[in-house]
Amino acid sequence: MAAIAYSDIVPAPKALLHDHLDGGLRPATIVELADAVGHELPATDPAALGEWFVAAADSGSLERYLETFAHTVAVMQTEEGLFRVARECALDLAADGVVYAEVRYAPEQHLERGLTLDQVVDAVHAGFTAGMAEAAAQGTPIRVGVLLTAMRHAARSQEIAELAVRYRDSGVVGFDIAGAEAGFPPTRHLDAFEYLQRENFHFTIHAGEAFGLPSIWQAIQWCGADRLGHGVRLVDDITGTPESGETVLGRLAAYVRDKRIPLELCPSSNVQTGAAPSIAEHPIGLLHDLRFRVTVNTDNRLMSGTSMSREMALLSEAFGWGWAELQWLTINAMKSAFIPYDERLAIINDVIKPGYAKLIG
Ligand SMILES: O=c1[nH]cnc2c1ncn2[C@H]1C[C@H](O)[C@@H](CO)O1
Ligand SMILES: [Zn+2]
Repeated sequence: MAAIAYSDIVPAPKALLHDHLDGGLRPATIVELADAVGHELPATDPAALGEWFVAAADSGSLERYLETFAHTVAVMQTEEGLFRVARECALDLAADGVVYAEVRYAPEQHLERGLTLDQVVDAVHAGFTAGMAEAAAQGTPIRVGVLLTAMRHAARSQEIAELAVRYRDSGVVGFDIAGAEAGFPPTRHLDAFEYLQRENFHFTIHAGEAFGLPSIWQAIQWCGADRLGHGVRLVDDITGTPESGETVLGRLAAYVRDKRIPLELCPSSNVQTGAAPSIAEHPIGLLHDLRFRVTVNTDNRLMSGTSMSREMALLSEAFGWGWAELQWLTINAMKSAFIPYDERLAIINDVIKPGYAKLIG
C-alpha cells in the first residue's frame, strides 16, 4: 500500500500521550523570550535555532540530547514565559490535528527566578486553558491534560507527586519521572509511587529508553506504573521475528502484553538518542505485529523537528501502515489516557471513529 502523505494525516484526529512542554517551544518564541530575560542562545535566527536544536539533539546519547533543554528551560522561568509556551503548545498541537494530548514538564526546573511550584503550575494551567479556548474558537478543539514530572536525578519526587495530586481537579491528570535513566532507577522514587497509588492517581515512568529491562521491570513490578514512557527496550526480552514464526516473549514482555500496559513509543526521539538505529528498524514494527498496546508520540517536537502527523507519516512510509493502523494507534492512545473512562470513550466514539470513517471512506 502507498504511504499516507503527511498532508493527509494532519486533519486526521490524533491522540498524544508523551510530549514535553519544554521540548516543544516555537523557535521564534525562544528567541523573543531569551531576549527579554537576557539568556544567550546558540543562534538568534529562529530557523537557524530550530536547526541547531535538531542537530544538537541528534547525538546518539540521551545525556547529550538532554543538554539542549538548558535553552528552553532558561526561558520558562516567569509566569509570562510559562503562560505563552503552554498556550502556543495547545495551539500548535490543535493545528496538527491532535484532539487529545497529555503534556508533561518538571515544575522543579522552573524555580530559578523565584517562582513557587504553585505559581508554575498555575501559569501553565492558565496558558493551556487560553490555548484550548482559542483552538476551539478556530474550529480545532483539543483537550490537554498535564502530567507533572519529577527529575530522576533529583530528590523532589514526593513533593512533586503531592503537587500533582493537589492539582488533580485543576488540569493535572498524572505524574512521571524523566531525565538521565542510567544510574537513576525508578525505585529511587518508590515512596512517591506508593503515595500516588494510595491516592488512586495515575503515573507513567520513562523506562527502557537509555537503559534496558531492569528499568522496565522496576517501573512495572516495583513502582506500579500504569504506562511505560518509551519502553522500547522491551524488545530485548523478545526473540525471533513474527515472519519466522519463532517469536518468543520472555516473562516481562509477556506480562506487559498480557496486561495491555501501554508503550509510549517515540520513534524520532529514539533514533536521535540511539535507542533505535532508524525509523525503518524501530521496534515499533515488531511490537505492532505482536499486538502490544502500542502508541506513537512526539516526545520533543522541537528537538526532533517533528509533530504527530510527521511521526505517523514516517511510520506509514517505513511499515506501509494505512488508515486502519493509524486509527488503531490513535484508539490505543485514547484508551490509555489518564482522564476518566467515560471521557475517553466519548472522544473515541464522537471524534476519533467518525474522523477515520470519513478518511477511510
Ligand atoms: O526522552 C526523554 N527521556 C528522559 N528525559 C527526557 C526525555 N525528554 C525530555 N526529558 C526531560 C528533559 C526535560 O527538561 C524534562 C521535563 O520535561 O524531561
Ligand atoms: Zn520523554
